[in-house]
Amino acid sequence: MSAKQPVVGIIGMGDMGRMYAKRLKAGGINTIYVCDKPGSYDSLVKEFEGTGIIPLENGHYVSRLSDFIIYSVEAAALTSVVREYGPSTKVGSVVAGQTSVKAPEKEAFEKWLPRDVGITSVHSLHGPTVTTEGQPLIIIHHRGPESNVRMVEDIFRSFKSRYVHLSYEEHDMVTANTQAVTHAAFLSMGTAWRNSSSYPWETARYVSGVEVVKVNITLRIYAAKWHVYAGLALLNPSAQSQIQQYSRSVTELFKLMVENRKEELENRVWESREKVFGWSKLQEPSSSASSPSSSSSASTITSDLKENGEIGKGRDPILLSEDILDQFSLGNKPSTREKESPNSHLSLLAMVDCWAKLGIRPYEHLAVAGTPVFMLWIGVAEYLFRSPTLLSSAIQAALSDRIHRPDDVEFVVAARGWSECVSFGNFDLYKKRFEETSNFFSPRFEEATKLGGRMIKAIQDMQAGKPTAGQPNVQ
Ligand SMILES: NC(=O)C1=CN([C@@H]2O[C@H](COP(=O)(O)OP(=O)(O)OC[C@H]3O[C@@H](n4cnc5c(N)ncnc54)[C@H](OP(=O)(O)O)[C@@H]3O)[C@@H](O)[C@H]2O)C=CC1
Ligand SMILES: O=C(O)C(=O)Cc1ccc(O)cc1
Repeated sequence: MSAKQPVVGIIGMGDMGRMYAKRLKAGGINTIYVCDKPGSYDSLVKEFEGTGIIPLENGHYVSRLSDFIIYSVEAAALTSVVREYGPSTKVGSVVAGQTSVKAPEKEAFEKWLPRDVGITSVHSLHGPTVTTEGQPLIIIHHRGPESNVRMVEDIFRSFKSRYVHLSYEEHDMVTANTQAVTHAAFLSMGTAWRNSSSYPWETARYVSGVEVVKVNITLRIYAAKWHVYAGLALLNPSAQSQIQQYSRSVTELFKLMVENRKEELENRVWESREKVFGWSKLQEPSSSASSPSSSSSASTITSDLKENGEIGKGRDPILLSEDILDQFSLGNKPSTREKESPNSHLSLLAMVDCWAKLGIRPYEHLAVAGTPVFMLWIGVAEYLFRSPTLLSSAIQAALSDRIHRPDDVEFVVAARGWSECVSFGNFDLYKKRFEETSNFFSPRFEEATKLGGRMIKAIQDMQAGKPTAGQPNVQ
């Protein structure tokens, strides 16, 4: 960066704040002021001694000294934190928030920041242990001169992230589409396993192929902080209805299964396949086929972004390979005979049904603002839906298999429970639900996080055409 570079301030030194401070420093930003709650000042001073990152006692000091200030606090705390420190913001500076959900951030910034301060917000669409390189970094220019956008882009240049320019409203629509229902599916899988007191890696049903993704991502989510998921589910205006649709899809498909309404179940699954992926019934796309088509009604955000030239560019299919996935299993690979037990894949049938009902075009949203978790989830859905043989056998298993039926019952109960929890809008309830399951899985978190990181890296490398070294994706 040039000699007259901006001073960066970070309020909130949790996982993301720390990651930003270290990466920005390593990327050549000379002056970075940081703070957490005042009680953490002494430990921050010790931790950052000799790094060149400068801890201050509170957000007033950070705000008055910095040209670009990033609030990196819990979504539910953001309003009160901005109310407290916002009035101290340096004249002419630019403010951003790392918050995963932007509706409350927009309101808080408009209300509590002085008028002479610009708002150009950001959101890295990945967790703190994933490399920033190649990942989407959303930039939301809301208030102030256009030159502020260039400043923000320059500050983050060393991240080598892919800049995506959206409005506050577009951000919340895209992230609801990519994150809210995806998290609901994984949270429900975890709750279902916990309620049936079974560790998935201990049963042959969940240790190979696409099941490995289900297990690793579920554990990755439960190993992370509950408030990140609570914030985007409870505070994103579009999230609640989407999560409800997912639970409706799960329940309705399950009723068709247990009532043995074969034709209705088949029609519904094949129609959702065509609507979401654009493949007509029994058509098996060739492996080189590029992005599945956007055949029918697109969601509002899709068409808005298309006008902005952001999407519609298409995206290659993910083409997960069983061989790669098997390397990242938490359990022992079963014998072929055990592996052959068919699965209804209710969580996936319902996901594609839900996308179809909501008019969500997963590949298009992935191309704009996909997270690693979303990419893998689409990859798993694509794997099942791509092959008419596999999909037919999942439908058949849904109607007649009894081995997975208890898991499916638990899954229905869990999906409805999460949907109800989100509809109450209560953070304490969400936390309690989340922690019950997270405590159940916690003995495997360390291993699962490393393994999941390697799995994400291997699949991203595979997508980028790089050899899969399987090295950890953690810093
Ligand atoms: N983790 C992730 O994967 C991602 C998170 N985000 C978003 O980034 C934000 C931060 O998340 P993350 O870093 O994971 O969460 P953390 O809980 O790790 O960090 C938040 C930090 O903010 C601190 N804080 C709270 N109030 C204040 C205050 N008044 N002054 C200074 N610091 C304060 C918290 O302290 P205390 O712990 O004492 O409350 C905590 O250390 C969230 O809005 C999240 O949604 C965005 C992308 C990815
Ligand atoms: O990829 C996901 O969905 C994650 O779970 C990681 C994550 C969490 C919160 C964000 O705001 C962005 C990314």
